[in-house]
Amino acid sequence: MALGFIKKVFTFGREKPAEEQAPAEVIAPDVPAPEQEAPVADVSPASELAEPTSPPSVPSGHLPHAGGDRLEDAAPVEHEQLAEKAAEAVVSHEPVAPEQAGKSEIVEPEQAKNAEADAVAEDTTPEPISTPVGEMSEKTEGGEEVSASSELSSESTEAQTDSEQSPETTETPAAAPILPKGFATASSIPEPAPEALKQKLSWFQRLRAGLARTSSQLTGQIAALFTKRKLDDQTLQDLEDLLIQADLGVETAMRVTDTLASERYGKDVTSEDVGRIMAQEIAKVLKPVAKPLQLDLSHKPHVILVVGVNGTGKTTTIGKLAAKLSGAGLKVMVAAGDTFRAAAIEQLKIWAERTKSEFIGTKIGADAAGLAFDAFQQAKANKSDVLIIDTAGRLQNKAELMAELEKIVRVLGKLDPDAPHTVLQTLDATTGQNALNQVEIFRNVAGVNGLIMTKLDGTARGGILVAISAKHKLPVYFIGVGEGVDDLEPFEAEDFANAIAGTGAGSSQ
Ligand SMILES: Nc1nc2c(ncn2[C@@H]2O[C@H](COP(=O)(O)OP(=O)(O)OP(=O)(O)O)[C@@H](O)[C@H]2O)c(=O)[nH]1
Repeated sequence: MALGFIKKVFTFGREKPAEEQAPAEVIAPDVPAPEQEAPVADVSPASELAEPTSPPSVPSGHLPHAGGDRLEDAAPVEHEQLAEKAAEAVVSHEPVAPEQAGKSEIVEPEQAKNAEADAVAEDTTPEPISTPVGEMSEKTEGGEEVSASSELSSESTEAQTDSEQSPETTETPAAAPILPKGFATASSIPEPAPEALKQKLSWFQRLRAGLARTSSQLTGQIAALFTKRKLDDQTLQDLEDLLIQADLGVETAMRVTDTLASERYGKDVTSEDVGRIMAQEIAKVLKPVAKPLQLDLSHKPHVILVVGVNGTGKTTTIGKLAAKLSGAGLKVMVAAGDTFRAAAIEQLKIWAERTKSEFIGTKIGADAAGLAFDAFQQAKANKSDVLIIDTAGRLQNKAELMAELEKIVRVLGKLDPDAPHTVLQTLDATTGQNALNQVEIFRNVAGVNGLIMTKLDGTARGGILVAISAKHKLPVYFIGVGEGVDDLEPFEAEDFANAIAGTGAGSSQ
C-alpha cells in the first residue's frame, strides 16, 4: 500500500507560479500577529470559544457550489488531465516563507508513496504551522478567484478584527468543552443551546416543507383509499403498496399495515388513524438510530472521514460540523481530501475560514490518501481535537474510485488502528431508492458507521431514510435543512416520522 507523506506547507494570498508551490498547504485560522507562533486554537479567547450559542463571526448564508467537474465526468483515465490542472489549481496559493519552508520536510507525492512504511514507522512530528496575519488579510481582501471568497472576505476580516480586539488568551480551556447538540463523548451529555426550543419549530417547519412531497402525496392517497371503505385485505394491500412507493421499505410498510389491521380490521378507518399509526411505526424504526455523534476526544484527533456520492453535501456538511465543533471550543482541522476538484478545495478552505478551523489541502490530482496521512500527522502535532476529512464524491459503481477510498481508510488505520473513528456518509434526500444502494456499497468499502441526510429542506424524498434505517441500523446523526452554516440539526426520530406521516407539530410542542 502506498502512502503520500507531504510535508511542505503553504500559506496563501499572493499569486505564485505553480512550480514554486508545495503540494500541501495548512492554513491556521485566526492567526496571531506575525511574531507570534502559537497554534491556532490558542489564539481564540476561551470565553469566545466556550459560547456555543453564538459562534463568533460565523456568517450564515450560502456557499455557491461550483459544480463544474463532477466526478462522474472525471473518469480515472482523466487523472492525467487533472494533474495537468495542478498548476492552475494552486496558482493562487502563496508558498510559505522561506524560513518556514525550511522547517518543513518536503516530500513530493510520488516520493511519499514510496516512503510510506518509513513514514509510519518514524512517526514524524511535523512543525506547528502559523500564518502571519498580513498574509491572511491579503487573501481575504484580494479573494477574486471564487465569488464566495469575496462575499466572505469582509466577514472574515471582521472576524479577525473582533478577535484582535478581544483580550488575549492563549490557554486551552481547562474544563471539557460543552459539546453542541447532536454530539456526545463517553463522559458528557450535550447541553441544549438556550434558544434551541425557539429554533426548533422553524427547522421542523423546514423539514416538514421538505418532506411535503412525500407526506402530501401519501396522505392524499391514503384519504382516497379509505373513503367509505372498511379495512379489509384489499385496502391493506393497497396501503402497503402506497407505503412502498413512498420509499419506506417493505418492512416498515408491513409494520404499519399489521398494526392497522390489529386495531381496525373490518372497521371504518380515517386517514388520521393511518397517519397516527404510520408516524408511530416509523418512529419505532428511527428511534434506535437517532443518536448523537460520539466523539472520543482522547484520540486527538478524533478523525471523521466524510464520504458519499457527488453533490450529496459532504463539503457543506463538513463546514456545518466544523462550525458546531469549533463554536463549542474544540480545535478542528479540516482536510481537503477531494483532490479532484479545485472548486471543492477552495470551497472547503472558505468553510475553514468561516468556522475558524485549521485547513490542510494539497494540489489537484494529488494522492488523497497521502493528504489524509499528512492531515492526521498535522492534526496530531497541533493537538487538534477533531480532524474532518473531505473526500471526492464518487459514484458507488466506480471501482477504481472506491479503491481509492479504501486506501484512505487503510492509511488512517496505520496511523491509529481505530481511525477513522467516524465514517460519515452524506445522503441526498432528493435521491430516493438509489440511496439504499449507496449505503450498502460505501459501508462495505469505507466502513460507514454513521449517516447524515442532507437537503431535507428541498423537495425531499425522505422515506428512504426509514428503509435504510430498517435495513442497516446505522446511526443517523444529523439532517441538513439548508445551505447555511446553522442548517444542520440533530436527527430526531419522532419529528422525522411526523413530518413524513403529516402528523404532529414537532417535538417542541
Ligand atoms: N438545500 C440544501 N442544499 C444543500 C444542503 N447541503 C448541501 N447543499 C447544497 O448541495 C450542493 C452540493 O453540496 P456539496 O457540499 O458541494 O456536496 P459534495 O458532496 O461535497 O459535492 P462533491 O464535491 O461534488 O462530491 C451545494 O450547492 C450545497 O450548497 C442542504 O442541507 N440543503
